[in-house]
Amino acid sequence: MEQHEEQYDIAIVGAGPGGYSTALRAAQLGRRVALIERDATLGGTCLNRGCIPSKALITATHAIDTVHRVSELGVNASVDGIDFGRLHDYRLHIIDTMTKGLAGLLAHRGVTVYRGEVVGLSSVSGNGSRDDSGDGPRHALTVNASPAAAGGQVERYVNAGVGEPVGATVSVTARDVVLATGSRPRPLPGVPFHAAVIDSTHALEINEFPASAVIIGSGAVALEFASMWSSAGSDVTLLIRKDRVLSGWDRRAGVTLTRELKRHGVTIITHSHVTGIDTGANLGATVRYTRDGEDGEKTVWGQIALAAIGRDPITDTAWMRDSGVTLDRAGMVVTDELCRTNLPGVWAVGDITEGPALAHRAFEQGIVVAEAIAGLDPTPVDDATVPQVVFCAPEAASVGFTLDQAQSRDDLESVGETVYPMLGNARMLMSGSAGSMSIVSGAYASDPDVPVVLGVHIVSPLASDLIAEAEQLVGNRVPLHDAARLIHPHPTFAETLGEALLKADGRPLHTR
Ligand SMILES: Cc1cc2nc3c(=O)[nH]c(=O)nc-3n(C[C@H](O)[C@H](O)[C@H](O)COP(=O)(O)OP(=O)(O)OC[C@H]3O[C@@H](n4cnc5c(N)ncnc54)[C@H](O)[C@@H]3O)c2cc1C
Ligand SMILES: NC(=O)c1ccc[n+]([C@@H]2O[C@H](COP(=O)([O-])OP(=O)(O)OC[C@H]3O[C@@H](n4cnc5c(N)ncnc54)[C@H](O)[C@@H]3O)[C@@H](O)[C@H]2O)c1
Repeated sequence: MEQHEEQYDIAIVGAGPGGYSTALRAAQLGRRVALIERDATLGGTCLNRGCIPSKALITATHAIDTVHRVSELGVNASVDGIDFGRLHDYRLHIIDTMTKGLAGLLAHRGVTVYRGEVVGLSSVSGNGSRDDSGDGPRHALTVNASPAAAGGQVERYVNAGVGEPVGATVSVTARDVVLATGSRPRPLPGVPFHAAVIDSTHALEINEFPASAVIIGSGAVALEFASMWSSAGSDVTLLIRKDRVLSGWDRRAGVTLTRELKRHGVTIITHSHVTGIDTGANLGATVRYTRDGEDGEKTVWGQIALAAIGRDPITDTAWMRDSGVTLDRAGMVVTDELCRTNLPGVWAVGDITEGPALAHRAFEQGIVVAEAIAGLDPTPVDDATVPQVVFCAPEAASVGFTLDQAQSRDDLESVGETVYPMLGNARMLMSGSAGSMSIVSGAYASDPDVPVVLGVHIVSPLASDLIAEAEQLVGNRVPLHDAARLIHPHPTFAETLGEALLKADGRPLHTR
């Protein structure tokens, strides 16, 4: 029998970055919030099988890179091996600390967490009809015990870590519902994940780094694993469809990173198209592919093959379909700029919405939704100014328009690109890494006399941190002249942006 739970102002499906940020902000604004998650721990893909575990492993392999080059600096050290047991414990410790910290914060804010799986969403009103009037609940979520839950009960957590069984099925009602069900790895067409053909979740959990790997794709997942495994000594082959990695990014960044990954020991097969993968128990993966302009099928073998060709939204469920929420052809929930769906009082955030599938974008969408529900007037997320980072070695980071994008827009004038030679910077020189930086500038037609920074594209160590300053400039449309006036501490990697801004403003200092 279905148990009726308390009524909430807001009920959220999924406790990844989109769902939990909505919950945190809504609770801060005084709303009664229920956050429903089927996994045993909170944090979604990001904390459990995405951003955080991948960066924990990358932290280890960055250390290997550092040891490998210290002899150049007169320091004698060597990598004697990797203790995978300890590395495994380190990754789990980081995940555990972050997920428990999140549970504690949610409890502190007064968010009620349900561990269970949402299997139904229906619209209700006081008299049971579909109605958008009044202050009462407009929606009911049916929550079943998570398939893996001990005791077959939905658990309610008011205090972090202390769950109370509340029935095999419960109904949670709320005036507003936020869908934040996230995404899952996309398999190669006709090649399901099986045996040695793995996805990123599996790749993070394997006991030891593979001796050899074939990675298919040239986005963030492919490049982070290629860089990580190659630093640890794996023989990595990257199969990419275009002439360079990150082909949707600024051209110079993609070309520079392709060159640097090759220098790092990654074999990159460009213009290639996977036609199939042959696997067998313990036999690894033979990846078959063709190359543009070349005859016949070729093969490359790896102990594993990692398919990293994107992710699919988790919206292909009967309950989501039956709810009447509109999906596009790719299965993304269709929303307006404030993340409202076609159903009154139903919102969607994160990877199930069209746009960059990134944790920090989902955080901001969650804040916007919570504030909109609270009757504030939040500024919608501008996808064009969401920074993107790939944590390979060296890192790549980008915000705003590429040159091509800016040149194709009617609302921009005097668009130009400034390229800064990164090795003019002392810290870059000391890092032993090459890199690139380009700034795209131009003026909005509405203010043609004031050039602003429209985009910044970086490949360098610490690019993930440098991009935050660039985002402030691009997102706030800071006039180029004002941006170039501000000083940067010396000697830092951040000076590369300062120098590039001076050059873009027509007065280069340490460069021609
Ligand atoms: C390997 C990897 C590395 C990444 N690294 C980065 C990075 O460095 N930086 C970055 O910004 N992004 C990174 N990402 C992307 C980032 O993880 C996602 O963009 C982010 O997690 C999306 O948040 P979300 O809330 O939309 O969904 P998710 O984090 O996927 O969370 C959705 C949650 O909903 C739950 N759920 C689904 N259906 C139901 C249901 N019916 N009932 C109850 N619960 C349900 C799921 O269990 C899940 O916990 C990475 C992704 C991967 C795979
Ligand atoms: N550092 C980060 O922020 C980070 C790290 C990892 C993942 N993520 C996010 O997770 C999501 C998934 O990452 P991803 O790298 O799998 O996806 P992605 O969309 O970033 O890249 C997919 C890549 O696969 C290629 N591709 C697509 N279909 C293909 C096919 N049939 N054969 C060969 N190549 C094909 C595409 O050209 C693209 O280069 C992305 O949204 C990404 O932004 C972010």
